[in-house]
Amino acid sequence: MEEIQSRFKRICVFCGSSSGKKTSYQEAAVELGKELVERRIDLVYGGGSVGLMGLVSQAVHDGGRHVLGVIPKTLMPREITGETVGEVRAVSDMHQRKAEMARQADAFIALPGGYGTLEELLEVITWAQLGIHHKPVGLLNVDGYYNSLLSFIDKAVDEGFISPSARRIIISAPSAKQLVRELEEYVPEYDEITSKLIWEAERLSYVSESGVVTL
Ligand SMILES: C/C(=C\CNc1ncnc2c1ncn2[C@@H]1O[C@H](COP(=O)(O)O)[C@@H](O)[C@H]1O)CO
Repeated sequence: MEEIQSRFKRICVFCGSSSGKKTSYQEAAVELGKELVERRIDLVYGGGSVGLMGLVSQAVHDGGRHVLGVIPKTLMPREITGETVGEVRAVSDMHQRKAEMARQADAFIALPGGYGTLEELLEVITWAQLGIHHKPVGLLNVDGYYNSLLSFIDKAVDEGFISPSARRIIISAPSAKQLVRELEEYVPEYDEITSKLIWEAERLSYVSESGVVTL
């Protein structure tokens, strides 16, 4: 397999702790894992082997890339999350997990998933809107799974609740190859208001152990 050098060192993947009913969802998780391997990109994710999370992490691990699973202590028992491949980082709660996953990643991708995936995805979109980070956010819209969410977001733009520039934060594509290519080309927009905001990184817990803000 030909290896391509990416601008990303590590991508955070949000995805279902279930596998979904269509095999295309499971195939997309494996395809995304292989795409990361091909581009020599490491993975950070929510840890464990359940659902699509297990498929994407196994594919990245099998391809020889580093896998970092960030798990809150309460979710660590194997009967809840299953066995994690690669490195496991235990954190105290769900908030710390999201901050740690975001800090470790150069970009974000959401595969199909449920409430947990949506919550993680919308949070990194909101952080981008507020200028907390400028990392690309991708939606892998497998078999149109996210069409209704994208339609809803377009309605929110039409109704004046989301600005057109904030709408452009979300990069969506139907295949992993196309999505990663588009994320590689993404140029963040800086609007006047967010570029004036100075975030207290410590209060938002994005400070690494060394005290350096790395988001
Ligand atoms: C209690 C349930 C599953 C526990 N297993 C999980 N293990 C690890 N990470 C999880 C788990 N459940 C949710 N997550 C995080 O949310 C995303 C998936 O949530 P979804 O609701 O399945 O979309 C995933 O990215 C993880 O970070 C039963 O749910």
